[in-house]
Amino acid sequence: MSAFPTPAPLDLVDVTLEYPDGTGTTTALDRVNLTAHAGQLVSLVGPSGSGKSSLLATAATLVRPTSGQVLIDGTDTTGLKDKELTALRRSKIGIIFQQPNLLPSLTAAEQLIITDHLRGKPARAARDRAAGLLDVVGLSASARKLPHQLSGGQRQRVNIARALMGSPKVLLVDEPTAALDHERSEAIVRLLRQVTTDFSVATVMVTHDTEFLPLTDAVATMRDGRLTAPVLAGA
Ligand SMILES: Nc1ncnc2c1ncn2[C@@H]1O[C@H](COP(=O)(O)OP(=O)(O)OP(=O)(O)O)[C@@H](O)[C@H]1O
Repeated sequence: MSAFPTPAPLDLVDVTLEYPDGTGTTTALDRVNLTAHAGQLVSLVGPSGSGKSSLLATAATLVRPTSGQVLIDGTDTTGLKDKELTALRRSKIGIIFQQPNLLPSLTAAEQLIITDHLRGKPARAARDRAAGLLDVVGLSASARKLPHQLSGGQRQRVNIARALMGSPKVLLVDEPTAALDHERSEAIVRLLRQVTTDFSVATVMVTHDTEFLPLTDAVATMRDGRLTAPVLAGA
């Protein structure tokens, strides 16, 4: 019996993704199976072009697979309309890209508050939640700073806090440390480790930083669109 509660926040079942490619197709994902449980941080590694970004985009429901199923918190997304997918994504999935993509004219706190505004949540609750999350990522003192007044690591922390605003079940993270030095990279992976546990999210993180893999629970490797079963980190 599994020690994890069901349903898993993220479950990819036999997912295949083909892109049209001139006369034929490129198979970016080839019958991929991946389950990520609440509180679990799974890292995804593999050479360039092996399908890591395709996997994240499919898990994020931004791209529909050619075949197979993407289940988010037990909901099979296969038959959902675009509007339903958008609603599901807003309520269940947090996405963290390599570059924080913060809005230049908004303070750190406002970057978070605006996402709740888009969800139609009350402003007061949004302000409180934003303050709490900025505290979690160690940025309380920088709540009023604009993106250009923050360091790269601090901007990535705002990005992480923003992704948590909607209380997601799933966090999808694409190379969060690509633009950071060693020390800041380690701090960001440790923070992702902490929020994955504390907020009980299922996190999948694409990374090239093999030295930080032991901080994660499991490592899955992509090769030519195929995914190996996740193995315990450090095993
Ligand atoms: N929009 C697209 N149209 C056509 N082919 C694509 C598209 N996106 C990705 N591919 C192809 O799908 C395969 C997987 O690409 P993907 O970007 O997922 O790999 P990756 O492992 O994320 O690479 P990297 O580490 O370089 O970011 C590659 O062969 C790529 O050329």
